[in-house]
Amino acid sequence: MAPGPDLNVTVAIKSFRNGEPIFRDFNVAIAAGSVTAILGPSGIGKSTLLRLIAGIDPVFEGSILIDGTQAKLSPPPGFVFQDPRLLPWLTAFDNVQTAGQEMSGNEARAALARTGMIDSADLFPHQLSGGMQRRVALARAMALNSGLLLLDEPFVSLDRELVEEMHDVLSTLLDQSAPTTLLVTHIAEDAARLADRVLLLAGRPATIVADIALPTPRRQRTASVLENYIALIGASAQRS
Ligand SMILES: Nc1ncnc2c1ncn2[C@@H]1O[C@H](COP(=O)(O)OP(=O)(O)OP(=O)(O)O)[C@@H](O)[C@H]1O
Repeated sequence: MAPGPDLNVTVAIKSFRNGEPIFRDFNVAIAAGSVTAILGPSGIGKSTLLRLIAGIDPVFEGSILIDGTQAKLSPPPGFVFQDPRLLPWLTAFDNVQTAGQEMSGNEARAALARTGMIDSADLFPHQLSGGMQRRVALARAMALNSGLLLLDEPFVSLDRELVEEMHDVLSTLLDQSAPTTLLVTHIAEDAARLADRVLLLAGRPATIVADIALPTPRRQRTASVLENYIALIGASAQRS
């Protein structure tokens, strides 16, 4: 995956079916190559924000700029959804390769190798465990190589051991390739392990009520650093 672009998000207004706006005058700048966790209560608009950035939902007033270029003119971001969304009739390899129109077999294989899934390239989704399916979904997102990675609760419904395994896989990928990453999660520990910035959303319309820097490099986060980060995020969430 190419090193990430910077991202400028301006949502003048976003609402659904003339309802109360989910976002109004919402602005955020995301640094190139950074990992930003987005936390906030259920229904606040976290997934909506990712969908606006990805262009999956184009119905809003505002602009999404990727390295200064309108998102719709930029390569599509890698997107990992809450469920792996693999096509059941395709192998792991084909699920990755068909994600990009011009993706070569070598690129697809390299992406599978980086998430530890190369030995399962010829298996179909029903032959893969939940954790393996997530790894293929991550490989597919990384293989798109746009430098922008959007992760919407990518660890939901995985047991703790698998979540830790995914944290390790993702940490390595983030350190190797430095994609600009937005990670939507409701778990402070995911943010403490992976992110270097945490945005807490609250209210309707949603606003950023806390913008927290997590400066220690991922690989140097000891148990006590993680504990402090989790406490910091928790305290900010309680104040908001
Ligand atoms: N397609 C849609 N049509 C109508 N309302 C929607 C649609 N998608 C989302 N909403 C509403 O927009 C609000 C924000 O939803 P969103 O899924 O972005 O929240 P979230 O913060 O990601 O929640 P969760 O943590 O539960 O996934 C919610 O009130 C939701 O009901």
